[in-house]
Amino acid sequence: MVSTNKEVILVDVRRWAKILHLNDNFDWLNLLYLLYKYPEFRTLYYYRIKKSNFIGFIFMHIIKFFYRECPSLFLYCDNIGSGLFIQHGFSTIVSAESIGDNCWINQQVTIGYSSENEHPIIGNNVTINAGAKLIGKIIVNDNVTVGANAVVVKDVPSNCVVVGVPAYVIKRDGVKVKELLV
Ligand SMILES: CC(=O)SCCNC(=O)CCNC(=O)[C@H](O)C(C)(C)COP(=O)(O)OP(=O)(O)OC[C@H]1O[C@@H](n2cnc3c(N)ncnc32)[C@H](O)[C@@H]1OP(=O)(O)O
Repeated sequence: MVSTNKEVILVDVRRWAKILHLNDNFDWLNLLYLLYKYPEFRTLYYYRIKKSNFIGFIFMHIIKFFYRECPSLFLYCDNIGSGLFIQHGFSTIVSAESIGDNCWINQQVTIGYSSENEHPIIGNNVTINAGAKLIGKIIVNDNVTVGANAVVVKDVPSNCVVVGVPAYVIKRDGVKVKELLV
């Protein structure tokens, strides 16, 4: 758990660097490289900066002019934990109540509401694969993997892999199962 925005950004940079096999001795260089090369990282970085202070807010608008955000990636969530990795962030909208640390989100993912105040809560170390939809007032607990194109409309217990429409559990604690979500 990290507290300041600067620490959160550092965790983001280190996680992205690890996943993308960058040299992890150079945080500053990695930050600049990620900002230059990955629009998904830019969107996340601007999200962090916007939440810091007024100067950060102005700074964000200036650099945003030169280095654009990922055009169809939307982070509408007040509380996103550190170390979020976004792979191919096109057509992805994240409208969760909160997201824990070290999550992973792929392209064409929708995390959204079923009615105005009913948004998902996502735990730590949750991976949401391509095309998955997580809808409504559900809790996706820690260490869950949501399979490509799954539609999740019920709570998911921790340490599970879920797939399908509607989603069901295919692995729990690494063991193959076939269980409905309740
Ligand atoms: C450009 C790019 O490439 S971006 C990256 C795109 N890739 C992704 O998003 C990866 C998505 N990965 C998945 O969906 C994976 O299948 C996972 C993570 C959900 C599951 O992986 P594993 O735990 O290895 O499961 P495994 O392959 O053993 O499959 C277990 C069972 O679930 C089924 N299954 C696996 N994934 C899915 C899925 N997304 N939807 C429906 N069924 C699925 C399998 O057919 C298998 O069924 P069976 O037991 O009847 O044979």
